[in-house]
Amino acid sequence: MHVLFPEHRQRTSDPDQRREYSHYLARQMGPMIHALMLMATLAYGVAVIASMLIRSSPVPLLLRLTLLLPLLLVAMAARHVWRPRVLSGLALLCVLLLEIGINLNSIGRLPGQPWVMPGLLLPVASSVIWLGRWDFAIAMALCALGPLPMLLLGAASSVQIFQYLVYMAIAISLSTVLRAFMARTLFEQFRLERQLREQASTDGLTGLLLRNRFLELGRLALGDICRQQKPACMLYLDADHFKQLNDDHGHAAGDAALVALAAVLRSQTRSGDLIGRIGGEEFALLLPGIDQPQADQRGEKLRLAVRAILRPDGPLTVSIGIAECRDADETIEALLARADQAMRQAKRDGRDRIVSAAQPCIT
Ligand SMILES: Nc1nc2c(ncn2[C@@H]2O[C@H](COP(=O)(O)OP(=O)(O)OP(=O)(O)O)[C@@H](O)[C@H]2O)c(=O)[nH]1
Repeated sequence: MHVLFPEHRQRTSDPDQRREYSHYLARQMGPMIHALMLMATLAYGVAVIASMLIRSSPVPLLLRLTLLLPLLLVAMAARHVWRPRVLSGLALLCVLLLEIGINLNSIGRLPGQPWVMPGLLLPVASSVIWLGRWDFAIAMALCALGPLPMLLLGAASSVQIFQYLVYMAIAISLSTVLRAFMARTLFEQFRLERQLREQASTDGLTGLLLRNRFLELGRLALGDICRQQKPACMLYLDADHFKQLNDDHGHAAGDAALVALAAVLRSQTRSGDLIGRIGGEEFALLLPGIDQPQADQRGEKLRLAVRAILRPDGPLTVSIGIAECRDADETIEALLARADQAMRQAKRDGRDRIVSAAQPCIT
């Protein structure tokens, strides 16, 4: 089980990653599933018309061709769907419709048909097997069981049923092996892409968001806060006399202080807060749902917590600027700039303190 479904072992521990992976698969496989559905619909139409050349069927041609409409609708719907569950549901529905068609066409025992028509199922059924273990199991079960009514009601000989079983056993074993190796490759690709994205948006030293990513996420968060008409505050922190620490005790001591500072920031944040490393020894926190007095309290708690970090020459201190967003039109950049200005004022006032920004003029 572990060998055949390697991604299962790696995914189960992190539900977010699992959700992200199934969306990734749906994005990667969506266009292929749509194309295979269209091809299967076309192949079904061709098979029905071609079967007329072999022998007339007791089921009217129009009734057999009617299935083309739902098949086409399902294929068209798949083009606009990116949700993994819906996508695999549509693909399995397509397999089911094809099976109805195959069984309808087999009424009247058309010679040779039992070996040809089930072949229509395989492309669409095999297209969903990458999506998940259950999609795989259902698709294989549909492939194996779907054509059985045609064989049993059509009074196939025991030799024909034996041939069918061998044919299905080979098809399902092959799909299982292919799925195992493809799933491993797809998961590895997904993992590497995710790792690259994370590396590009987080700071290697502190693990905090880099400036661009902080602004990007902050912009989205600020939009949500404005829509809900809630307050929000930006804190801008800058470590004091950091150059002196580097110059006197080396960059390793400076790096250790930055890591400790980031750990304090993380320990003081609540769910929904955003923390970013904006520059060398500058950090920003976006606190949604927090007004100015509450932000002043949070800032003061932070300032005191940072003082517990000891550098070789004394406690590490920070200057903090706080800006509250009261204007729904204020951008994340403007809010950050006001918090930065307030932080500079804190530096001018003697450092190791908090200064609140003036409100912007609302015209
Ligand atoms: N060790 C280390 N130092 C860094 C890093 N990034 C920036 N710095 C240093 O941080 C120092 C910032 O110095 P300044 O901008 O002069 O500020 P400061 O010495 O803290 O003085 P004030 O901000 O006015 O209190 C510079 O010496 C940078 O080299 C880093 O990742 N690691």
